[in-house]
Amino acid sequence: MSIPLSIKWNGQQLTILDQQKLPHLIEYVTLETIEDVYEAIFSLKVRGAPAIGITAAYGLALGAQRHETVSLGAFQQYIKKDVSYLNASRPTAVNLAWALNRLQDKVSEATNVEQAKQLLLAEAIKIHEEDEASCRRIGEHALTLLEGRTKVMTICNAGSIATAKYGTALAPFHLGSERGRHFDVYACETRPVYQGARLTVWELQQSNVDVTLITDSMAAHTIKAKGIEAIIVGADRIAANGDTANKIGTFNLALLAKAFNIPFYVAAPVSTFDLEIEDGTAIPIEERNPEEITHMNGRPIAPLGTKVFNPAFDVTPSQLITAIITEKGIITADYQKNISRLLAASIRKGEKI
Ligand SMILES: CSC[C@H]1O[C@H](OP(=O)(O)O)[C@H](O)[C@@H]1O
Repeated sequence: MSIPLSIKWNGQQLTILDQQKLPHLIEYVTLETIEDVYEAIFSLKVRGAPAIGITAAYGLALGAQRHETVSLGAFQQYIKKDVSYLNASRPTAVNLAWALNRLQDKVSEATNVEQAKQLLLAEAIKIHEEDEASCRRIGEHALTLLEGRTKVMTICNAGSIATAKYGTALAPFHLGSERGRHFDVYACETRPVYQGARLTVWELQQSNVDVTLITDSMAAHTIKAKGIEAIIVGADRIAANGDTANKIGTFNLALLAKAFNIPFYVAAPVSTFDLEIEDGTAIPIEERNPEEITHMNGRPIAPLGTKVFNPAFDVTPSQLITAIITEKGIITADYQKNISRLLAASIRKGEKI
């Protein structure tokens, strides 16, 4: 049994697991430049909100190494430009902007360029390490909520390879397997990029977790026929009122959970909260290449020139969410009040959020 990792920093080099090649090829690629990092995020070689943030942080630190100026002011301008560049790689996961802003803030603590470069890398490593600890805590909290429930459905891949380790929605299954706790996980294939079929099935099999693959359209029938007891998903951005953006198809599952009266859990680190926005209507929804839908393995499956709508995410209203599981605890409605209360308590303790 081994919990797969998608991001490795060996002190000099950043390597990522090329998630576009999974499950048939396990290939790590080295990202040497900020451009390499941008392309890896844009093309989903690395994907998953926390993993995108961690990789972008290393990308900013790598890019900074190449800025040859002794002027701190000029360096800060270079970093500002690099932050905008990396932020443009994908719009929905707030973890990307959160990580880049955290590094940019560190630069203002430096008194010279060399120190600034060291601070950037040190902060990227900290974000990487913190995320692994956060995901483990999310898994612990999720295990308490799933007590007595075995059959659980999920969508996309909110797993170890979407984070530093363990994952968010999949964290309880990895931890459960380590402890001999049996789960029967039903993974939606997650068209059009198939993160469920290609990534979640593969990842859970590495941990000897019992996983069954279904098509997205089978969700309602499976909940009924198999007696699904809970649904747990990841998140890309959570608004101040708890409205949650996640992979397209998540909203469908939340509606089904309501209809079948089973709990619908969102699992995410607090770096996924975006208190700048009141509700889900302000969350930018990435629209991707139409050929993700019209083609399969490069061959057209729809008439050429077919009109396509390809949103990569949807927004689940907080009213449909039973609880949001974070590393700092479990949040239930009233989300507006309880999210700000939880974050305020963390800030009082001097924790980075
Ligand atoms: C813990 S991963 C969060 C989130 O990111 C995934 O999207 P993508 O595969 O497009 O990066 C999916 O929405 C996961 O739930």
